Amino acid sequence: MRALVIYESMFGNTKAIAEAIRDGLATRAAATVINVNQLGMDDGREADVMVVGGPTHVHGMTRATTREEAAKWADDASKHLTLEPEAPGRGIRDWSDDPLTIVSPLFAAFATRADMPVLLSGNAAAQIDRALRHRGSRRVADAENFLVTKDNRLEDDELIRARAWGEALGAQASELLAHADRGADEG
Ligand SMILES: Cc1cc2nc3c(=O)[nH]c(=O)nc-3n(C[C@H](O)[C@H](O)[C@H](O)COP(=O)(O)O)c2cc1C
Repeated sequence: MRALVIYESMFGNTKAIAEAIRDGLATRAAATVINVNQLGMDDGREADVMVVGGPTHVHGMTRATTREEAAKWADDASKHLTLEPEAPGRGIRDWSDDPLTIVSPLFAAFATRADMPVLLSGNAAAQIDRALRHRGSRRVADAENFLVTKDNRLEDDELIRARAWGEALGAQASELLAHADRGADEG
């Protein structure tokens, strides 16, 4: 099984989560992680499962305007934030809207968001989930959120949770693929 984790990240938190998910998946699959801005046209072609995530901005997936706002936050020395070198460019919304985007047969979605009730924070993970289902991919597991503090740092133990989530995803995806293979053999 081949798994590809695709992420966007302004300040590095979603990147760290994506890498921890990759580590968990790697216990079950050949797993790689890549920023959405580094993804080549053919990179997704071989993947059995894509795990796709980004930060929550203004209650949903990022847009060019919110990414510009994030860059301004990083320019403000008092916030102690560093803009990811790979941040400039497109986001997951642009990637999933692109008709040329290749999606794998299976997927799972995740996001990072502020540690507050979801009614207040919004839910980019649910939007990513919906976008991939609309592209015809099958969901392996419910969309998951990983939390940051009001200062945009990951809450304690979120990396551990992300790794465990990746491992569980790997197990679930393997089972679905084995089931599909058995079905094909029997048919
Ligand atoms: C312009 C902007 C808007 C944001 N809006 C929200 C929001 O509506 N809800 C929320 O939970 N977090 C919001 N956040 C916080 C981000 O979710 C947080 O910065 C992100 O998860 C950090 O991930 P990153 O380091 O990968 O960019 C916003 C951040 C920025 C920069």
